[in-house]
Amino acid sequence: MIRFIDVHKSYRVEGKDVPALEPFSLEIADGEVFGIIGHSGAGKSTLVRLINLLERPTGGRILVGDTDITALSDAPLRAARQRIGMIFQHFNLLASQTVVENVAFPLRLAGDKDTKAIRARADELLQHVGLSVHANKYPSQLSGGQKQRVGIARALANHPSILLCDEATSALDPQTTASVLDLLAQINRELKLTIVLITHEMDVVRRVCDRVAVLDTGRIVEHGAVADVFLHPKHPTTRRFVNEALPEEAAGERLPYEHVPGRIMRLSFRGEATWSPTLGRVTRETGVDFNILAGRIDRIKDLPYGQLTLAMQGANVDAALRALREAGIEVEELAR
Ligand SMILES: Nc1ncnc2c1ncn2[C@@H]1O[C@H](COP(=O)(O)OP(=O)(O)OP(=O)(O)O)[C@@H](O)[C@H]1O
Repeated sequence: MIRFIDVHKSYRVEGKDVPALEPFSLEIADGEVFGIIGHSGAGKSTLVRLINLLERPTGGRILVGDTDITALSDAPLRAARQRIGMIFQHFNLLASQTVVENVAFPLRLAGDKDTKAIRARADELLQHVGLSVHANKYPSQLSGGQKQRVGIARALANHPSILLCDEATSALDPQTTASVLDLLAQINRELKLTIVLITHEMDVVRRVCDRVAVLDTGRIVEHGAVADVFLHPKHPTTRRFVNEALPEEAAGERLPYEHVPGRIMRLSFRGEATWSPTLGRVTRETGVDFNILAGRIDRIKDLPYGQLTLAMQGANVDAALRALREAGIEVEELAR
């Protein structure tokens, strides 16, 4: 568990304290993938850098497991940091060292002198991220996705329990982003480590995160399970992020409904409900007519979900809505 307790952070700029993070408390559970989403300057990097004390909080306490890392002296802090890996947007690899030397670097830094054991561990890590054949290349000879895989292998070298990802896919094309996110999800599953991931894209959150916090100018404006935040965003900033992740035609709210007859409803299906023909059954039984205005079926991490925007007409719309809710479908009225 990572716990932020009444933490806040200001930077000293030209003799003045400028707040970067307003006081907040937050818990990140062991083994979860936790997303932090926000626009540029919202405070995302500051927040994750507090976890390994690359930045010190101005106030409050940060517990990693049972240890208050803000109270540690240098030597135990160095040891605690070895259990926290980090990957970066621009990979931060050593250009003059080969791939395998880059991966071995943190092992040497940790004081390991057994060169054979170091090489064996680095080879094992490279195999894990699918880069064994590139072991003796230099970073400049790799693609962006391959460089990030080296970054991931290096971050895992000392068997961390936490992996911090600072915009790890922002410099990558969509296909490479998907493969790096798949690798992170696999690592999370297999090694059971906690991943804290910063991004400015809701789609990244949707694909890999279990929970998410939305940051807006230094404040956490919303946080919760990704399915809840994604399907029912409350804060305007969250809504904007969600809408950016949806294709134009599926972001129902943006369509003009003034001239569409009927009540405009948005139905959200999760899990098994996504595959059952409940809407057909309920409308048949209640005699309600509907017209589909927008819709999508997709996944939030491993959870299938569907969203439909409908215009519903007939005498029994309220009864139909009740029956839909009873069948586990979430129903929101967008316009009447
Ligand atoms: N070392 C620093 N000194 C002074 N101000 C800083 C420092 N680092 C960050 N800031 C300021 O703190 C605020 C939050 O910055 P931070 O880098 O955490 O945001 P971010 O959400 O990660 O942004 P980006 O997505 O652009 O990286 C910004 O206003 C930034 O200018």
